[in-house]
Amino acid sequence: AVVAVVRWRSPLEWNGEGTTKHFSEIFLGRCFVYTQIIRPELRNKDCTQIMAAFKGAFISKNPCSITKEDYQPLIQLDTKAVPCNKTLFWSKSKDLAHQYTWVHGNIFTLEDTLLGYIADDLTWCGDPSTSEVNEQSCPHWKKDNCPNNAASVFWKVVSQKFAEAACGVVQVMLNGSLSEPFYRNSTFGSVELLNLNPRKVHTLQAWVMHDIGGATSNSCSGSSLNELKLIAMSRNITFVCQDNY
Ligand SMILES: Nc1nc2c(c(=O)[nH]1)N1CN2[C@@H]2O[C@H](COP(=O)(O)OP(=O)(O)OC[C@H]3O[C@@H]1[C@H](O)[C@@H]3O)[C@@H](O)[C@H]2O
Repeated sequence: AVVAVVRWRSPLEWNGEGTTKHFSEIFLGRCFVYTQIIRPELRNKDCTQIMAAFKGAFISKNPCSITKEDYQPLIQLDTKAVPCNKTLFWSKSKDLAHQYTWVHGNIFTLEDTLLGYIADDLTWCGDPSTSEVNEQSCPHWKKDNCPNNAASVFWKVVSQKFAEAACGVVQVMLNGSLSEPFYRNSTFGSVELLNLNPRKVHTLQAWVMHDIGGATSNSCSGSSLNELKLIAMSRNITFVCQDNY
């Protein structure tokens, strides 16, 4: 008889990094920096309540079956929308996008909103057996076949909301040093682009940036950007592309 060796997985042994150490202190610290210093008009926001709603989405729950609904109480608390014509999406160009908004000031990525600012670069997950975050490990979306983990669902939810709130001319920074600067199943391609409201957004402007010293090519005339153009046009959104804006 074949003996099936079933390795009992302790809930604390996933293939991904564990929750960021000092998660609660970082969360609260960033929340206060954002609401008291960066956006003082939000000084009345209750950071303790925001963190409780954030944790309520995943604490003591199966870390691979988090849903968009789990994050709704949190989303209700983040009401500030970005002004029209001031939204910047990005894909595989995070650092340059944030350098640009940091220098330029009057244009905003998701990181420049409250929830994006607080959660950026953090890892978090829980476990049904405890009311604490799991610092040992968190499910890896691929290695643990766990697409519905707390962080991936969070970014999908806030990315969708960010896109739905966008209006006027919106920008996306893409990486021209990749063979496919635009790809459909990126978060930009699968969530944000499809959740732009054509009644509010009339133009999508793509800035295709190439590595300095790397091979410059006019990616705007390539098939990848043409695919983006066709999707935008099919959604009644005018498409403009600029290489190395
Ligand atoms: N810290 C942030 N992470 C993410 C943001 C974001 O704004 N901040 N995301 C997604 N995201 C997570 O980044 C990787 C893919 O990036 P990457 O492959 O580089 O690009 P994506 O298009 O998938 O995502 C970037 C796009 O979605 C929002 C942001 O407003 C940008 O317009 C994937 O795990 C996403 O869940």
